[in-house]
Amino acid sequence: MRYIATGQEVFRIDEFATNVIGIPQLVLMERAALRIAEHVKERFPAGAHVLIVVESGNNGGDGIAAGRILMMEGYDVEIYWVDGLKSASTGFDAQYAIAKKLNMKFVDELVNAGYDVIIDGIFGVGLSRAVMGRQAEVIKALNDMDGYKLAIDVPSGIDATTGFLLGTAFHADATVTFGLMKLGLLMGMGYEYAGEVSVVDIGFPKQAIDFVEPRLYTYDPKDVEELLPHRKRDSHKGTYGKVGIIAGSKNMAGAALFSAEAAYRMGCGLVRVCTVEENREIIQSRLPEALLTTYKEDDIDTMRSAMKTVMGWADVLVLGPGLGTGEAAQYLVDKVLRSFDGTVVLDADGINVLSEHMDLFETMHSKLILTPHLMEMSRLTNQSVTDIKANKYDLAREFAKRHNVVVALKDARTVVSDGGLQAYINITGTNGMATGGSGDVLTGIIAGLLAQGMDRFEATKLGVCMHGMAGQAAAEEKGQYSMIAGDIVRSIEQIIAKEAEE
Ligand SMILES: NC(=O)C1=CN([C@@H]2O[C@H](COP(=O)(O)OP(=O)(O)OC[C@H]3O[C@@H](n4cnc5c(N)ncnc54)[C@H](O)[C@@H]3O)[C@@H](O)[C@H]2O)[C@@H](O)CC1
Ligand SMILES: [K+]
Repeated sequence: MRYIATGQEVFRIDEFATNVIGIPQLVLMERAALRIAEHVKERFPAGAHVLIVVESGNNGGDGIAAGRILMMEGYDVEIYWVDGLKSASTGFDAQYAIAKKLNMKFVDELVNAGYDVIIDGIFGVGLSRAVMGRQAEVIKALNDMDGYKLAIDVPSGIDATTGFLLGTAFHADATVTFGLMKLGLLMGMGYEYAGEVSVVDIGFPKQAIDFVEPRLYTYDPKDVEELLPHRKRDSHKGTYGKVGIIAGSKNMAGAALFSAEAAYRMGCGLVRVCTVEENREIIQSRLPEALLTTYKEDDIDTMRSAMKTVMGWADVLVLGPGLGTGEAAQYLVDKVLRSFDGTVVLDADGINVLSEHMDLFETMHSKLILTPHLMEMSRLTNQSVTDIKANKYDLAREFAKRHNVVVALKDARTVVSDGGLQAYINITGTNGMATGGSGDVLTGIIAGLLAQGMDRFEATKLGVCMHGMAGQAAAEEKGQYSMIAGDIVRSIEQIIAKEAEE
């Protein structure tokens, strides 16, 4: 698990480290500068022509200090100070004074002098408003120059919390960011402008990070091994739980298939698909491993008896994919949520039905996991997609808390909340996953984990993470354009580490 910090959180961590613990600011700055210099040294030999562009804040102080280190190691360093701020930070002043005494080369004009490396030390996490005037002109000129572009901490012009472009921003090939990953480097334009991001340690003590307790965290692929439910030698199919999948309507068998196969691939013991009679043949021929219960949409008795069977049998249910929103779907959602007291992963049409019957939250017995995408969240909350996008963390948390559910709000960066202060933000996945059926696969993955005994919140977070990893594996094989949901299902086996098997 690792934290993803907002700009404000980083600021508070800095403050705690320097003011409360007493680590001198210049010590942190020197370590930051060393890491920047290392990044350059790993890629360019001594003698390379390096331009460092700075403003008078601490980000600029890091820049000058990095320039000093590189100069001492034989690099041809020039510094351009934009000098557009009313006052300079003490860190910057100190670095500037040292640079002057060492006769470092400051250039008066920004010219395209064939630099090998261009380092951006204009603004870091201190950026608080749109970049304009002189600084904006400089950033634009730098973006037009050739050379390897490296941003210190955050590309200038990117909001470290939201990833929004504030006016204009430095378009980096790489960003070396200090202490913790910043949320704004993962989202929106920040993700595009940051290039390849490396998070480097500069000595923020653990106490400072624990004190601030950042709100968001994520899993890395290496966490997956540890988090996966371990399999015992002495086991049988009942050990790994039973997943019921209530999904698919006429001509919509795929949703049930993707979800069912994903649950099996995640390692659950048995899957029963509960769907319309018309889907019988395709399910049996495509996934003979699944048990099957069918009903007729125009015959309530068959639906009632199918629900009785699946609810009496399953440990965990998936409800909604490809279900439609007509009377039959409304009956099924109402029936299941009122009677089934296990965990239900509610997705797609299931969510759409629920958003028309919000009173169900008062009477339901199921423990719910909701996996809405932005449009579905908009229906659930009556808020615009734009507002939801800008406020994902707060909205997911509020909703989860109010209704006592777990929410996975799906987006390029899915957020998972159980209503508690800390939420999970997902960083796996690829845009190739924006393909029909991809969400159905996620429901099956989560249900498969639940069936093996994981708790609601844990299963949802790990499921979202692994879904993204499977998507990446599928994209590697088939390409972003051509990959389809079936490829994601087929990639699950690749990402379940052998180590998870005892
Ligand atoms: N505080 C610490 O403990 C450390 C900070 N470090 C560096 O310090 C950076 C943060 O430094 P600062 O807080 O000095 O801020 P920055 O250097 O990011 O920005 C400088 C100043 O610009 C002003 N400003 C903000 N937006 C502006 C705009 N649009 N137009 C014009 N002026 C604007 C603000 O007054 C801000 O303080 C980090 O990103 C990192 O690079 C590192 O030295 C490591 C240690
Ligand atoms: K910067």
